[in-house]
Amino acid sequence: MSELSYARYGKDNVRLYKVHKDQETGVQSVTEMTVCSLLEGDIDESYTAADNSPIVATDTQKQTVYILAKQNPVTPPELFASILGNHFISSYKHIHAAHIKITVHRWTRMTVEGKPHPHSFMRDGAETRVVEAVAREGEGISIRSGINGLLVLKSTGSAFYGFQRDEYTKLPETWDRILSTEVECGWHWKKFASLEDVRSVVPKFDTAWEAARTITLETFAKENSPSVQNTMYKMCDQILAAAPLTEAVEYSLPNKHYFEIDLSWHKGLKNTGKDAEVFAPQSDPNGLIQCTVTRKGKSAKL
Ligand SMILES: O=c1[nH]c(=O)c2[nH]c(=O)[nH]c2[nH]1
Repeated sequence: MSELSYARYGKDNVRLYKVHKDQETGVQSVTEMTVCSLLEGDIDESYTAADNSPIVATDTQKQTVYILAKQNPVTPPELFASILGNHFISSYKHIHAAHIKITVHRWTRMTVEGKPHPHSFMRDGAETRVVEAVAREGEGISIRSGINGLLVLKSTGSAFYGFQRDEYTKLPETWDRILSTEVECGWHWKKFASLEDVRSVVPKFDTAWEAARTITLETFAKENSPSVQNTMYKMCDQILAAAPLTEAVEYSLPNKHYFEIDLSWHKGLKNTGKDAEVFAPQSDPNGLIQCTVTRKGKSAKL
């Protein structure tokens, strides 16, 4: 009657904190992350025939995350995700692919009395660094890195005009608007042949993340944006140039609207056009603009 066409399973929301204590200086560094581990393989009987023998318990996957975090560096997250994925496919003959997702939360070192504090940190925003690695037997390791939840706003320096107008169009053209979005950005690395291949480029992961973040923020701030579409394309183009081992860059940007409020009904108060100062931030609906940009001549099969 029916057959299992796809299955994977594992542990989600494994929360992990690791501290590094520099014995000489007394300076401590911390990393906090949330890990999701999902395994694929010859596991069909566990679903179809109540045979639990192929199951690497989700609890075992969680314990493995803790043990490998103790035995290995957890940064950059691209390396730790690859170490985990490689462990699962090489430790269990019947597990053929491991999907590891890591979300790194911000703990930014505090500055106290003008100096970096040796062991105190603050959460300076909901932005996260994300990594999704897939280790597949015989096929190497694919990695997508990214930034999520980076909330930005500019109060001018953004326009939107020249778009299609027809009998459904109400939106006026504007040469000066507020632009705000919550950045979701990702970059796909060339396929890595092995864990050793990943290890050989380790410094490039932080460099690419820093470049993507700087390019996103500086392009957003400096550019006189003609549209979200064009601004995000320019960001992708620069990230591809800054990170030569990446093959594709993608953005997903909600357009978080701020509406003018006409207050002229109250004693003729001027609050529209060049007089607009008080706005109504909208939570929904929002525009949602997405794109993937690859190097010229390379197909976008991802
Ligand atoms: O940058 C924009 N792109 C759009 O596609 C769009 N549509 C819209 O109503 N406002 C905007 N802004």
